[in-house]
Amino acid sequence: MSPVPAPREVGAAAVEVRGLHVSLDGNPILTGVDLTVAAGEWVTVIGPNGAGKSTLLRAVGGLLPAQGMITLFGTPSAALRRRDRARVVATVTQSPVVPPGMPVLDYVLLGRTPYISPLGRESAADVEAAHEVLDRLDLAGFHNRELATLSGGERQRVFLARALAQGATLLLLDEPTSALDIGHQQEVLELVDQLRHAHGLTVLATMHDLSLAGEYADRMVMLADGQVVATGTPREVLTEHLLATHYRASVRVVAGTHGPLVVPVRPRPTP
Ligand SMILES: Nc1ncnc2c1ncn2[C@@H]1O[C@H](COP(=O)(O)OP(=O)(O)OP(=O)(O)O)[C@@H](O)[C@H]1O
Repeated sequence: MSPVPAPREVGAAAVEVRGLHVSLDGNPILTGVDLTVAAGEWVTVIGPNGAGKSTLLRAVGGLLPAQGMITLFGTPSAALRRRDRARVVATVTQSPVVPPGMPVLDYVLLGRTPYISPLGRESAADVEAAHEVLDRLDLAGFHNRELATLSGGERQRVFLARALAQGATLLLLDEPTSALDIGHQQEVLELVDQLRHAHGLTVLATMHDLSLAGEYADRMVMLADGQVVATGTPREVLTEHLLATHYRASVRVVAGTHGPLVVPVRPRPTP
């Protein structure tokens, strides 16, 4: 797999969002969101259900109309043609469409579409790239299996494989570990982190597992009701006060190896 260099301005942030507004079906979902992700950085967006995390990722990935400024590596997102955008940004949404009857290898090869001419077929190098990423995600034996027959966790790793096969410099990962057991959660996040360092990838993710999120993110952004309410290092964002205020959660935050660990505790009964 050989990530394609993004059409970047020297020193430009990977993602720059200013004054982002998104309305869906006439309802304001994101209002005035600002966000910067430096090239090579891992930023995780957290927030309670319905805060607008997926909407933010979809807007950054050019998957829905938005007002405001979004630039990717210094280029206004709106100016990127679909094919060019796909060489820069790979998105794993929460519930990707599973084409009926499609084998795993063919699905992962869809990630190579931006490199194949409209009437052409995938090359041997494309197939090799797809196999390589399947190997790395512990999916080598699955290439002929019909995608729809895989377990939820196996399928989730295939979705990630397709995004990695795309060779984009910016990965947008919406809940990449939600269907995975604890071992595969770590395996997938470790792989993403290794690829980030080896190939200079930038990661913008959403995650509900706050401890795991804090272990991998350089910075976190907390969204609530469609607005940014906190941004900073995991230590600055994962505080008992912020989690009580915006999640209405009763937690203890303790120091972990790489980031704070968030432990839910039962609220004390009121006397
Ligand atoms: N097509 C739509 N039309 C109207 N409202 C929508 C539409 N899609 C999403 N929403 C609403 O936008 C809000 C934000 O949704 P979004 O999926 O971005 O939240 P989220 O923070 O990712 O939530 P979760 O943690 O539950 O995945 C929710 O209230 C949701 O119901």
